[in-house]
Formats: sequence, structure tokens, C-alpha cells
Amino acid sequence: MSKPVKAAVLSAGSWGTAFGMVLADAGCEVTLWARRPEVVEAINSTRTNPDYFPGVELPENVRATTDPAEAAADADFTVLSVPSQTLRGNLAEWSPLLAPDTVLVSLMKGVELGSAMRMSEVIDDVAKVGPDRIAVVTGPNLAREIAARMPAAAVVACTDEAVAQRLQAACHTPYFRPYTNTDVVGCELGGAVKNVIGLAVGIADGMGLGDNAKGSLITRGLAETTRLGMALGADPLTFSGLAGLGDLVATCSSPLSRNHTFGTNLGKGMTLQETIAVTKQTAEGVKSCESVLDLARRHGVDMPITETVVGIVHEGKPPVVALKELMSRSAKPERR
Ligand SMILES: NC(=O)C1=CN([C@@H]2O[C@H](COP(=O)(O)OP(=O)(O)OC[C@H]3O[C@@H](n4cnc5c(N)ncnc54)[C@H](O)[C@@H]3O)[C@@H](O)[C@H]2O)C=CC1
Ligand SMILES: O=C(CO)COP(=O)(O)O
Repeated sequence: MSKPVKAAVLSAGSWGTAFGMVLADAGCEVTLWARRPEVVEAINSTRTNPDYFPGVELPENVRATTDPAEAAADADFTVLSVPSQTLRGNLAEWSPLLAPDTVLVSLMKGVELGSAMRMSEVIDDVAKVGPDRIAVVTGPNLAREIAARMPAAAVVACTDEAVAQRLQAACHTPYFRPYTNTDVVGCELGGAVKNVIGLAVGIADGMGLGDNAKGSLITRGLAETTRLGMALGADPLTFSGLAGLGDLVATCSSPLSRNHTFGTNLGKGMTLQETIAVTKQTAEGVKSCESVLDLARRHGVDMPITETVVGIVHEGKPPVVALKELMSRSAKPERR
């Protein structure tokens, strides 16, 4: 019998815990790293992570530790699931602990502030493992639904297709169907920018602008995501796949999405501080809207919806004023 695949998942937040369950259900031996001892204790003694998924039983082959070295030892896959803006610091600490041939897997959907790097670029910058040992999991994967083993498809992307196939096999379950893709740039941008568009749609929903507005924002949001992707060398077809349209539709239609909910609260008139105070988990678009806009400007790409979100979230622009500005931009052909 062949040895079971080992996976370390750093850390045990919402998506880390749910994806750890997927890996375990697919037959991997999974070790979750959590910062807080009480989370580790709960996982190991009650088989639940009550802060994130109360009442959901974790599979037998998931255990937890507060020691990142213990989690990372011998791992075939080292899955990274921290907020995008803390990844660089976290990985700098973890890099010396990584198993020699481990594949680093990013679950994160963000762009780093300051450097405007995608998560796989930050990983390579810090861990220096090369793109063939860095993979990305993305797509319409709201963690709470996955933890309830509700069906979803996903994309596992790596420049080395054989590595993507190994990861695909390691996370394929009856309820989680991963497809491979070698367009890492497109897959990561799809995930990061959909959080920004999710904020925009949430704001529109909060303002009561209706479903035509939602359909328009989703479509024009995808258009600006595709423009950015093409400027960065992505395959435009990636954006009509799970990492693009699929994820965008799930986020923009679900009350489970933190980005969508964050936007809805702003659109209803909450201040930024009030909205941050009621948001318990990571809403990546709040910070990444600025880094996505930075990336777009570096490449001369026009992203009006992203710019509007930055105006509302970071510059205190009232949503009604931002909407008026967005609608009164000069008329254009749909494709250019
Ligand atoms: N929750 C979801 O449905 C999905 C989330 N994602 C992405 O996964 C990534 C992680 O998000 P979630 O798990 O949802 O967020 P979360 O807020 O539920 O969990 C974040 C985890 O990181 C830990 N953490 C926070 N600050 C840290 C620091 N400074 N150092 C080390 N650990 C720290 C927290 O303790 C927590 O375990 C994000 O990039 C998100 O966009 C992607 C797909 C689905
Ligand atoms: O990325 C996600 C679903 O695929 C989760 O979206 P939120 O981060 O907005 O909750």
C-alpha cells in the first residue's frame, strides 16, 4: 500500500479548516496549525473548530498543533491560508521549517499592498522554491458550504501541470471537484479582483440598486479583471472559468461572502469603522482594492469599478456620489 499523502495547513481559519477537511476526506493525513492553543485543544479533543464551524465534525485524519515545525515536517503539500497582508511575515518564519520537496499551496485571494505582488509571487520571493513548487487553489468555494460538504468545483493551478494533477488527486472528493489549470496569473487575479467586485456589488445591494445594477457590475467587473489579466500575460479564457466568472457569481450572490456583506453594510450607510467592527473574518477586498488599483496603474489598465471601491472604502466618498461619477464616465464601445 502506498504511503498516505501528508498535508500541513497553516492556518486553521475559515478556509484553512474547510480545505483541511477536503484534503482529509480525499485521504490525506492533515495537520492544521493554529495560533491559539484553545483552538488546537478543541480540534484534537472534540474534533470541531467551534469558532468557525460549530457542530461540524472534522474527519479522524485531521489533527492540530500550535507548533508550525510539527505541522510542516514531511508535508507533501504545505497549504497557506492566512490573510494576504500577513503572508510575507508568516512565511518568513515558516520557510526554514518547510519539508525539502514540499509544494506550497496558496488558498489566498489578495494582492500585497506596497509591492502589488500576487500571493504566489510573495511565496516565491520569501521561500525561493520556484514557480513549479507553488500551486493555487481558487474558484467558487465559500468555506461554510464546503465545510457542510455541499458540492463545488474549483481550480488547482500550477505552471507545472504534473504538480497541479498531484494536488488535484489530493483534494478530489465526492463533493469537491478540482480542475487543473496552468494559468496561475489568471487564476490568482480572478480570485483577488472578485473580492473587490464583490464589495462593489454589496454596496449596490445595500443601496437597493436592484438586479440590473448587479448584473452590470458583475459583467463590467469581469471586463476590467480580464483587461488587467491580459496586461499581465494571463489567458483571457481563464476569466470565463471557475477562477473568474464562477467565483465572481458565488461571491456576488451569497450572504455568506464577507466581501459582499462588507459592501452591503457600507451601502446601507454604515461607516467604515462600524463595518470593520462587525466583520469577524478576513474580507480581503478591503485592503486588496488598493493594491489591485496600484497593479492596474503600474500597467496602464483602466479599472473604474475598482477605483470606485477605493474611493468609497478608503477616501470616504459617499456611495451615491461614487455611483453618479461611475455612471457619467464618457460613453464607450463594450469591447476595446
Ligand atoms: N472563507 C472563504 O470562504 C474563503 C477564503 N479564501 C481566502 O482564504 C484566505 C484566508 O481567509 P479565511 O480563512 O476565510 O480567513 P479567516 O479570517 O477565517 O482566517 C484567517 C486565519 O489566519 C489567522 N491569522 C490572522 N492574522 C494572522 C497573523 N498575523 N499571523 C498568522 N495568522 C494569522 C487567523 O487566526 C485565522 O486562523 C483569504 O485570502 C481569503 O480570501 C478563499 C476561498 C474561500
Ligand atoms: O473566496 C470566497 C469564495 O470563493 C470567499 O469569499 P469572501 O472572502 O468574500 O467570503
